Order: sequence, then C-alpha cells, then structure tokens
Amino acid sequence: MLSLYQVKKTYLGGSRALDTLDLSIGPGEIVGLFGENGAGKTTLMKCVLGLLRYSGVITLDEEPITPKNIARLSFATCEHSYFPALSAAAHRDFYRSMFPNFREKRFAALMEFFELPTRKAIRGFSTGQKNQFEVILALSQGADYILMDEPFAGNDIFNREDFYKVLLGILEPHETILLSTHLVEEVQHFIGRAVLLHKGKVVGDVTTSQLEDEGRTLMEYVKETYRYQADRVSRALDQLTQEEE
Ligand SMILES: Nc1ncnc2c1ncn2[C@@H]1O[C@H](COP(=O)(O)OP(=O)(O)OP(=O)(O)O)[C@@H](O)[C@H]1O
Repeated sequence: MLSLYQVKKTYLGGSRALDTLDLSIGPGEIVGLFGENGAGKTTLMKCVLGLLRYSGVITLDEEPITPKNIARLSFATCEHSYFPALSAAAHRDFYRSMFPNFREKRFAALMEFFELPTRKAIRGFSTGQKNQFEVILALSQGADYILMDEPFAGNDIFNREDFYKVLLGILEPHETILLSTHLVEEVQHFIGRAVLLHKGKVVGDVTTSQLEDEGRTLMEYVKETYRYQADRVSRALDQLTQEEE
C-alpha cells in the first residue's frame, strides 16, 4: 500500500502545489490521476519518489521510502530519465545489474511491440519512441508501484490504445499503476479508479465500477467534479469581443 498522509509541498516563491493531501493506493490498483494544468500531479509523483522535499508522511507498506525500498517504485516521466548516449541494449545491461527483479522478457517483448532498435543511442529516437522507451524501462525495472506522468505525450493514437491493451495483458495482479494524464476518455477502460486533483487537493476519488453502477461515464464524473461549464469558451469569446467593441 502506498500511502500519503497530510502531504504539503510549497515551492520556493510561495506556490502551494500540494495542500494537506491524503491518498492511499493498494496493490494491484490501476489508478488514473487527473487534474487541470498545475493541479499538482507531477509534484505528487516527485514527492513519492523523494525527488522533492515535502511535509507530511509518505509510506510504502507502512515503511518510509528510503534507498532500501525505492526500487519498488519506478517512474516514467515526460522529462525522461534514460541516458541519451546509451543504446537500449546498454540500458538493459545496466538495469539488469542494478535491479535484481529486472524483467528481461517483458523488456524484450515491449521493445519488439514498439519495434524499437536495440543498438541505436536513445538520443537518435523520435520523440514518441523516446517516450515508449521511458515507459518500457519503468515497466521492466521490476517495481511493483509504477508511476507514469503523461507517458505518451507525442505518441500517436494507435500506439497509445494498443499499448493500454498490451499493458492490461502483461501486468501481474500485484503490480500497481499510477498514471497521470489529460486523456480521460482514452484511459477509462484501462483504469480501475480515478483520482482527481485540484489546487493540490484530492477533489474526486471513484472506482470505474462505481461509475458503471451509476450509469455515468468517467468524463461526466470529471466534468461534474470540476463543475465544468460547457459554455466557458463561448462566454470567454463574448467577453473578448465585447472588450473590442
Ligand atoms: N519547480 C517549480 N518551482 C515553482 N513552482 C512550481 C515548480 N514546479 C511546479 N510548480 C507549481 O506547482 C503547481 C503544481 O505543478 P505540477 O507540475 O505538479 O502540476 P501538474 O498537475 O503536473 O500540471 P500539468 O498537467 O500542467 O503537468 C503549479 O502551480 C506549478 O506552477
């Protein structure tokens, strides 16, 4: 169980990114993390990984996250964490030596699925291929809590949809995914739970089976939770044109 209790993060300069946030994610859950730009999704993940200082408590199976258990977490980030000058094969060798649970077969299968070259330096990959490789590493590390922050920015729709299907097929029951994305509709059949952030707080938390029982789509839930105003664009346009007159 990954647990965050009363987590607060304020960046230098006064911006409050996480505000007394409580969240627990159990083994085997596939959780979508949603929220507007600046809601705190990336900050939450970076606090979990110990990449940022925060106040409050974050634990993994009730233990603090330290170098002893950090390998149970992996991170696929659009900021990228691979070594640009190294090839995929060199990464595989490095990960194999660093992570005792490295999933060699999964690495090879995903490399094949995305048709990525093994011997080429990653810096020579396209943007989409770099993202794919980032995700492959996070899934192959042997972690049981896999954090993904907008992993497919720049990937085409076919690659993304196929990937979610493959992922559902390969994940083992204890593997947990926390996936931050703006592509609500695209991931609704992949996730089992949706957590909605707003200004650093959890403002919505629902399982997809709850939504099914209520006959609501994930998008409807998201819009209701954020009290989405469908006429927002037209009102903004009205205001702008009035200003010009
Ligand atoms: N390095 C930083 N220094 C100062 N403020 C920051 C920094 N990184 C993020 N912030 C601020 O913290 C808040 C949360 O940002 P964060 O990147 O976590 O949001 P997000 O939900 O991931 O957004 P997006 O969907 O745009 O990626 C925002 O107000 C942002 O401006």
